[in-house]
Amino acid sequence: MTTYLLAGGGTAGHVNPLLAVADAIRAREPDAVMIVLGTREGLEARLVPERGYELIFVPRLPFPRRPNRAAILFLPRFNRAVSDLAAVLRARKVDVVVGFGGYVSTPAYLAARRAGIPIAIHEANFRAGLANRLGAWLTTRVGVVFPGTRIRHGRVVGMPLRPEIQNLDRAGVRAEALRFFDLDPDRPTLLVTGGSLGARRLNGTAVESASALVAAGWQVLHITGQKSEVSDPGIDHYRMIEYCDRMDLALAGADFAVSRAGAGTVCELSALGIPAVYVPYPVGNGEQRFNAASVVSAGGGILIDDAAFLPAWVADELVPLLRDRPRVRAMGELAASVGGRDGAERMADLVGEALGRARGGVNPAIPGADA
Ligand SMILES: CC(=O)N[C@H]1[C@@H](OP(=O)(O)OP(=O)(O)OC[C@H]2O[C@@H](n3ccc(=O)[nH]c3=O)[C@H](O)[C@@H]2O)O[C@H](CO)[C@@H](O)[C@@H]1O
Repeated sequence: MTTYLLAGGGTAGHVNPLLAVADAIRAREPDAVMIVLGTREGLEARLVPERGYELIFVPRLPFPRRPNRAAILFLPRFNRAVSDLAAVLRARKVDVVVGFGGYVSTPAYLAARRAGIPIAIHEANFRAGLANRLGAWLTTRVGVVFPGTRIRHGRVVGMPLRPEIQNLDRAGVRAEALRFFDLDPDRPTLLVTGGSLGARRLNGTAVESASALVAAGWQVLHITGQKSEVSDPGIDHYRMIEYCDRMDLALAGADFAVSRAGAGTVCELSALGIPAVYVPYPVGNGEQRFNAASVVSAGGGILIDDAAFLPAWVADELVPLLRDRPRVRAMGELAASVGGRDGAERMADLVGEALGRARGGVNPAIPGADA
């Protein structure tokens, strides 16, 4: 019996690949003990127990950015978190730590190192985050999604997709999925999603463009994100929801998407052959746009800046595109050509390698990917 500790959390984009890998390992080893490490504040606090996995917490300890009281207290607190965690790893006889990046992962990597436990890492974003770049000094098992991601030992395993998305038969369940959302199975459907957090620009422009989209013969499933301030236009063929717990059904119903470029959403849309307009989140160092780069250059998506995603753009560019059904279908095929569905299995193989089991199904290291 093997005990796995999976560390990751924050937004759904960070939790879902972790759940997908946990599901893939559990399918192979029904008696595996699975412990998830997260924070109380992240979405994992709801999503992990719902999936039936044990969740334990570390305090949320972001790296200090300014010299203040919190910065002085950071090191002792962080050290304490690492020691406590190393003790948990020993007490629970954890065999391997699998980290997905973010605040939670750094103490997990260091505690694993202290307790002499092997580590495997998954990096979902094109631009690798700090926690994983640090962690990659402590292991050679580093799975990435995008060829070209620069991180030590990175090799492409793809995005772990939850089983209900990995095995989704879109055509088979499309009608039922649209009825689930109270939508018309006979209309083409535009999915609008700002990722797990929502996106103000997408919400505003989608609502203002509602009539034009419906007049083009489409219907809209608009996921606004929680606490969004946008109000429902209240017209026929336009359905607004805050957060969608059945993303598999939303994706089954979608013929086109307007989306942020979070790594998870980009990979789910591509894997299922859903073409999209990607509007990357405009802050940070613009890393979201890199997540969409491969599907966009394959012709399966269009990239547009947040500031340019306005109702006039929808009227002049998106509506004519949506009216051109053969073009929409062709874009879907091009999206599917870059999207893989076996990321969870390939990452589970990599975790197996970290445990010293036989290698299989994983690409060799990407030449030149070492930072
Ligand atoms: C602002 C921010 O920090 N964004 C990051 C965050 O995005 P975010 O959390 O939005 O993540 P992604 O786009 O990667 O994934 C969203 C996930 O949530 C699911 N979903 C979404 C909406 C919903 O109503 N229901 C639902 O289940 C989607 O199916 C998908 O699995 O993590 C991503 C993965 O590290 C990063 O690439 C993003 O840059």
